[in-house]
Amino acid sequence: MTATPVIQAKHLDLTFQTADGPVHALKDVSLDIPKGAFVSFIGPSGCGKTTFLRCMAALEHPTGGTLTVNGMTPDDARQARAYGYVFQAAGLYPWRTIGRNIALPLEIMGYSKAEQNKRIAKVLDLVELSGFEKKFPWQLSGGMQQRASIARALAFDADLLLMDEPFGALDEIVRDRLNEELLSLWAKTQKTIAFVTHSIPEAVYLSTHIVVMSPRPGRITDVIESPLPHERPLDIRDTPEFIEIAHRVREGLRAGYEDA
Ligand SMILES: Nc1ncnc2c1ncn2[C@@H]1O[C@H](COP(=O)(O)OP(=O)(O)OP(=O)(O)O)[C@@H](O)[C@H]1O
Repeated sequence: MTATPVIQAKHLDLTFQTADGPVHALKDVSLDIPKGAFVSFIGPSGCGKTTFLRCMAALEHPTGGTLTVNGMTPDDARQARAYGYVFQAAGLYPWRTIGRNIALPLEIMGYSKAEQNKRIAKVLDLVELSGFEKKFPWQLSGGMQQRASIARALAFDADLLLMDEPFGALDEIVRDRLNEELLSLWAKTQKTIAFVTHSIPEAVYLSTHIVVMSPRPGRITDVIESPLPHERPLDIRDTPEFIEIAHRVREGLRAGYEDA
């Protein structure tokens, strides 16, 4: 028996109605994301990557097809706090300390102070920010702020993490370090991760599955299952296996343009 996929999209379609006419963002998108996978979405700007992630989070509603998250509708999954969401910008409240930023969703859900503190300590440890609880966001570097926003997304301990280009604004050295840390966090927590990126090396380095999308209307042109081992030092990027997968991603991106 195969387990229910964490995300299951079948013939998903989404057209936005705008003042300038309809915008066809997603077209016939079908995809299963198995439990424990690290899935990256890569494609040109405006191809619907964020829209697809927002559909999983019930922040957008498809106009066709079906989508389930942990076997539930996205709305039910949202109610059940079935996922954590990390945005492009860290989005921390500047007047709250790092600890109080992480506590905010827990406060809203009525968690006791003791439970809040326990969870804050646990997630700060997971993102290697122990000791920074009482600092304000502006006292942290951009990379540390993004780690704090990952900690906030982990606070509910949901099995699914949705990450929309979380490291896009960071310089390459910081990004490399956060990529390594994210892989180790993924290995430690065994979460399922859906991750949007523009970077081919980032997608290949992090993922078990790479989903290549075409220009608008966003369609899936290739799903690459990575043969790389789970244990990945950064210099794996210089190996022929890595370069071959990166090449296939690039080909998939090019094919998407040619078919458009
Ligand atoms: N709320 C909305 N109303 C109207 N159009 C929208 C809305 N949200 C997204 N779009 C349009 O849908 C298309 C897909 O947008 P989306 O942000 O999902 O792309 P993306 O692949 O994530 O892009 P990027 O890589 O630049 O972040 C774009 O053409 C965008 O302008």
